[in-house]
Amino acid sequence: MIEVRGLQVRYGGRLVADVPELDVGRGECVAIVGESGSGKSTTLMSLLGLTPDAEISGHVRVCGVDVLTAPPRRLREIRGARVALVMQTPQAALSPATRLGVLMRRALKLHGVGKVPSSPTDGTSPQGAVTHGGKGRLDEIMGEAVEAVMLDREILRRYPHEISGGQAQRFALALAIALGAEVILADEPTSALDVTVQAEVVGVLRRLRAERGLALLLVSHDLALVSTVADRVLVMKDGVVVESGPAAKVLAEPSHPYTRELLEALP
Ligand SMILES: Nc1ncnc2c1ncn2[C@@H]1O[C@H](COP(=O)(O)OP(=O)(O)OP(=O)(O)O)[C@@H](O)[C@H]1O
Repeated sequence: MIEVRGLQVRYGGRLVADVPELDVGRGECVAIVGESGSGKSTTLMSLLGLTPDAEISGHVRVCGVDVLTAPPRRLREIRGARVALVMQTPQAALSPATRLGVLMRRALKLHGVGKVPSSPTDGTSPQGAVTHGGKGRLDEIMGEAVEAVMLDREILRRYPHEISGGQAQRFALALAIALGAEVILADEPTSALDVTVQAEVVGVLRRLRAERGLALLLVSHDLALVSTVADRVLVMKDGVVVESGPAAKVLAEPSHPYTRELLEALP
């Protein structure tokens, strides 16, 4: 689902991310760890072509799209629908005066979710046209998505300020599922949450990988989180990948002094 080779991202000539190789397959979770400024977010954003001011080179393929060479139309096909971006504080992106169900329905309609081919024999629309599958169909998709992230359907009637940070993060994941995401790019998804709520979100991420085969690329400075969800880990420092490998091995037997430093800093 994600294939990166020789990615280099520069701002004003300064190399801020140098990633020789990064692969995430269906049902896998890979984590990028490192301190602030190490190039984690830049790497993540470059997978969606969202580093407009950067000079960027290498090969980046996401859901079959060559991100660095694809025309804007091809990028729009994967952004938001097939590849979902989950940020640290999703509440900030939710319109405060709109109920969550209305927000979700709008997003689904915008991406054409719930449309079904109209019958070629009903005489009312040309063959091959599509029509919305109706309110019932969208309700079903929305209800199923919120339940998949362990939320009650009732949450769709609430306003953004009426939900907690952990619920907001799970709602963001539900939106990704309803849109049919195959890849989730998550940038510090639990950093703004307290410990018990973090565990809920982590539980949901694990379920989504296992039950729906989602590919997950996680950016985090939280090694405890990484050890519970990631198969493989890349450790970045000053834009460079200093160590990578299976998460269990890297975290148990770090070979680079910087990884050891990160582990020693754990509470
Ligand atoms: N638009 C930009 N223009 C210039 N420099 C940038 C831009 N975006 C990021 N950088 C620089 O690139 C480097 C890497 O930043 P990045 O945000 O990728 O690090 P990070 O590891 O994700 O850190 P954090 O956890 O704080 O987000 C930093 O030195 C940052 O200042």
